Amino acid sequence: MISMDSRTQEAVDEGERSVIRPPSGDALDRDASPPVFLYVLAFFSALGGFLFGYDTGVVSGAMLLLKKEMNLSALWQELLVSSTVGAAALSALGGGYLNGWLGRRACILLASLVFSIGGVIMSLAPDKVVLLVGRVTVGLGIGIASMTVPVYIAEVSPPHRRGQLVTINSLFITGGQFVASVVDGAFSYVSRGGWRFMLGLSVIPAVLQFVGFLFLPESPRWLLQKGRSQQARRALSRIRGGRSIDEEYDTIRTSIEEEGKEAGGGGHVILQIFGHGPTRRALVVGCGLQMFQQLAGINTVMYYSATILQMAGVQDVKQAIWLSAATSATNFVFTLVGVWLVERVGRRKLTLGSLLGTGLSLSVLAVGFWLSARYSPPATLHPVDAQNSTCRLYGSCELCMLDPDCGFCYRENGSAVFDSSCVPVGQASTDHAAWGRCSNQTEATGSPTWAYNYCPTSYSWVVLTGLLLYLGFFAPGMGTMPWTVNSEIYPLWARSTGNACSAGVNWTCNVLVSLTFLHIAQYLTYYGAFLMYAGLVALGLLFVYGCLPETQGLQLEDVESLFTGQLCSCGASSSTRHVQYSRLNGSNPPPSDDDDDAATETD
Ligand SMILES: O[C@H]1[C@H](O)[C@@H](O)[C@H](O)[C@@H](O)[C@H]1O
Repeated sequence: MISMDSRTQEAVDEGERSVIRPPSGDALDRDASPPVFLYVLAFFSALGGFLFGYDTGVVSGAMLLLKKEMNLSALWQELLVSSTVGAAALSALGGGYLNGWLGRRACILLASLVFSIGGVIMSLAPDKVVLLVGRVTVGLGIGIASMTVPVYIAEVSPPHRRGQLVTINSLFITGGQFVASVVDGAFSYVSRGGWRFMLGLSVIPAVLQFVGFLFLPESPRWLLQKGRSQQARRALSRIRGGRSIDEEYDTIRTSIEEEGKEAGGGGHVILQIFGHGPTRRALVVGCGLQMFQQLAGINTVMYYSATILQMAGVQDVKQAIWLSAATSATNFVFTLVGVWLVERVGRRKLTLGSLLGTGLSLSVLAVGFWLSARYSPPATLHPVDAQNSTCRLYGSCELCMLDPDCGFCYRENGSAVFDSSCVPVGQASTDHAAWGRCSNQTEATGSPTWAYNYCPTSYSWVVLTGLLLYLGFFAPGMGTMPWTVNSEIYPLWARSTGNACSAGVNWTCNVLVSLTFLHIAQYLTYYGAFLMYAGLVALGLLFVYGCLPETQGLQLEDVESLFTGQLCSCGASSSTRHVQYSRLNGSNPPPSDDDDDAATETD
């Protein structure tokens, strides 16, 4: 495999059409630490990721209070949770157009403005309809931020730090989810109006980002694409802290001019992407990664962590909320591992390792749930049910738990369960039964325990181990790399649209997985559902093994060359196929699917 240093060597093959692009001054300058300003830029941009994590995470705790205060039906609860994710899916798609038209900086400013407005609406909402408007508004902000921020950071970063800096955005996403769970825990004690603080606090980082971005520059690459070369030069020089930028500037400008000719097919960008082999293949890889991220079930694992913890014996609701903050903290800490690893092992190995571990942990989770179901305590009492509900028909806790209308009421002596029955859940709250021994829950010793959505089991340690392993493996690779890789695989002319599509796929699959989990669990049981996710992860592993090339260390303008070969041929050649590829200004052939031979591949 060729080293980066030999990239100055000129290709001697046919027609001299291909040359190895000389590295920019910056690329050569690998050991020089990037100017502090770059970190300031990454920080203010990644606040968008923080808001993404905060606003998607905070709602579960807020809902516990809201459903009591506003007397919300199950439909309204579902609407308030999924409307944000649905709006994010739509605005991520629309964000592609805005990004190309207005630029990255304007889109980030717009997203933070929308976040602030949404936060204010939610915290002041007099009723559920206004609350819904607020949730949709923040969803619109999340969609735009989720696709713009990684692109912006990638475009301002030097190649050898790009992976790390973009991955910081993912760190902020999981950081936002963690802070949200702590805020949820803290305000869960404020039973009246606590949700206003939970939902409204997001205004602070949103305003901070808005003000910060008023003083930060636009992406030089976008400026150059729009022909604003003077502004681009000034922005790049500011971002590079006054270091010499001539070489880097010329490299970017030349590539953009070339790209402009390449993409010149006319028509909508998405049609151009479909018509241009390398970019089409990049889009398949980008969307595939985002799809498999969600199909690996991260959001069900996060969402059901409270249930999993209850199975592990944590029966107090407040304690369960705090322990799910520990789950988010684990997700956050392991994302930090991803930030540390990305420039050390590269994107491809990190993603492959992560998927392998995620699949195994899902299998551990499935085994844990299977053992719990297999040895699920039987219902020994069958009280007379005036309402004639289906609950009394279930012979074990497992069957009882899978019916959302029923819960398990039991007494315990050590780990032995006795005097157990399956009874209907309360109408107003799932915290107690509709009638009978468990309808009036007290902490008094000897009073029966009410288990809704979980079963007492002595195999909870297997499930807990699976949960920790899952987060440990998922967070550094699959949690981060889909966003990072998408920010770097498209040529500039297709970058906004490519990221919009792949972010749209992410959000759509997010909605799909969250909405279907309970139904799947009902049909396949919990262990069947987790086994299914493990199967999907196995497919993801094959996809990544075959299709994801290594983008580490390459100039953004060189990444396109990795997609000139057949789609999904990465595994067949070297795992880190480095293709150095560039065309001499003005001498490149028209783009086609067959322009592989214009690439100079070196192993
Ligand atoms: O990368 C993020 C991260 O892994 C989050 O924890 C998850 O909730 C999001 O859906 C995902 O896109």
